[in-house]
Amino acid sequence: MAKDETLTLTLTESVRVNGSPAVASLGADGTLRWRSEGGAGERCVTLEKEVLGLEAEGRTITVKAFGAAEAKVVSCCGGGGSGGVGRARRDYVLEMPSDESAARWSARLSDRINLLDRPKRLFIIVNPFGGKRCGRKIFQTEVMPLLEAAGILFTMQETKYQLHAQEIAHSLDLMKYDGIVCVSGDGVLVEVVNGLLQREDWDTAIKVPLGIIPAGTGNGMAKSLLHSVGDLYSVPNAVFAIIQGHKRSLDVASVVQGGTKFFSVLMLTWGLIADIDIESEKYRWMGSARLDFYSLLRIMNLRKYSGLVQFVPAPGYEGYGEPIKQIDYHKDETTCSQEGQESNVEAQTQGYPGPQIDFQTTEWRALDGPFISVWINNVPWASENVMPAPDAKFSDGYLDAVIIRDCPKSALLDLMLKISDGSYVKSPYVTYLKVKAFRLEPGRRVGNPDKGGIVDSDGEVIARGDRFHDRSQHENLMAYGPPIQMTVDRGLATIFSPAR
Ligand SMILES: Nc1ncnc2c1ncn2[C@@H]1O[C@H](COP(=O)(O)OP(=O)(O)OP(=O)(O)O)[C@@H](O)[C@H]1O
Repeated sequence: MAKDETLTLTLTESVRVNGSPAVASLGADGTLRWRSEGGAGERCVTLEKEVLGLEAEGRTITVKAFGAAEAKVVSCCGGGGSGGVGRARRDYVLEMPSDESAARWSARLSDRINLLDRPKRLFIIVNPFGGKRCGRKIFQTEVMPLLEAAGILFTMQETKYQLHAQEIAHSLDLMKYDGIVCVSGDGVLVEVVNGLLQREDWDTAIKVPLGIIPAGTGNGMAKSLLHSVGDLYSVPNAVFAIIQGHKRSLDVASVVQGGTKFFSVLMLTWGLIADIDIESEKYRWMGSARLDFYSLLRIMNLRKYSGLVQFVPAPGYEGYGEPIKQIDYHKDETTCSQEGQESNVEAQTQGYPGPQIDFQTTEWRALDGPFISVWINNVPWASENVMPAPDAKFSDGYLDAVIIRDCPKSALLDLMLKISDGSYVKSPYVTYLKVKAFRLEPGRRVGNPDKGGIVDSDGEVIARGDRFHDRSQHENLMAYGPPIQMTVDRGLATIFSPAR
């Protein structure tokens, strides 16, 4: 009988499970059930949703499970894993009555797991300095044991300096791995995307599945992935999602100014949020209170910035802003070079050129300042408790723009309190739209033209408008003032994602 046919047959056997006599069956749906002879209820685990791996030795088969704290009673079988509840590691040791039945069961269980297309070899990048500097510990105590139980081979490398992850992704022999996993914040993941897209073989390299295990300050991608399926946000759940091997496509945004380009998978922000994110760094000693404290300070002393935003609206959002004439690209590029603002990144001669969109024939629209905040998002969550873009989708080919132009301070305070569940976007002071492309011309602070703002992409400052920083552009990737353009390539990257 062909292997595929045998998989549809149910195996039934009198065995011992964790020392107790039981009748066990392995069904065509990949569910292992057993009923103890002692009369305790029937229990089950589904291989796809709750099992990491197997270990067979002689007549003993150990099923390494990671599901609800105890194997479910059969009435909830098929309900699909533990949803929003926590999972726990648990071994079920099956003692088979004969060598022959042990071999048959072991082969059948392995065949079923092999059908699941799970990764077998992973390259893991750990940032030991991200967030609370727990990356190494998280890897050793929470990631490694689960990977080992799943029988996944891995190579681990710690990052030693900024942009190290980008270098690694740029030169890694991708044929050796089924995925690259970052144990870090979002910054390292973004570096990996950039490293892959700068390769000569970028078009195949960017298809390598990426994984993220939250170990930084900003863990927006991990939160977005887990929350999208109603899974609890936790390191073990993020690891299990990678082990299970489900993947989804992920939009990649190209952020371009003149000849300078980099790639973003999370967000770009300018104005209030960027100021809070970056300037509050000096209050790090306050711990997590620093963001609340500095948000309050910034709202009390509210800044507005002049500037211009232009966008290509997604279908259904054509009513936002005012129509504008065609954009003069030559003028923008000249602006950059005339001001002598060389980037610290060479204009790319190889690698991904960015999405091929004919902007000359595209209808752009514009919104004028002054602006309190401009926030462009690729995924719903910016960190584990900040949800700027509740409607953002991983691969819809659009960015979700959230713009606040005028807003009383009391209403702004209320908005900030509602940012953790995304409900702030319902406020009449918030303009929320989906765009295919976006251009930002960040201007000076209203009432204080000596000062500019900060443009922050995926947690890194890319342009800064302080007088001091204007003179030392080498510090930042891009210049403050000339247009910064974002365009999206739909589903360009692939990311391990928990099963729905
Ligand atoms: N060994 C290292 N020393 C200094 N910087 C590093 C090192 N490894 C990685 N980095 C840099 O740390 C930055 C942030 O990393 P990561 O994404 O892990 O955390 P984050 O949550 O985004 O930020 P952070 O926790 O630093 O606020 C990245 O820009 C990365 O280049």
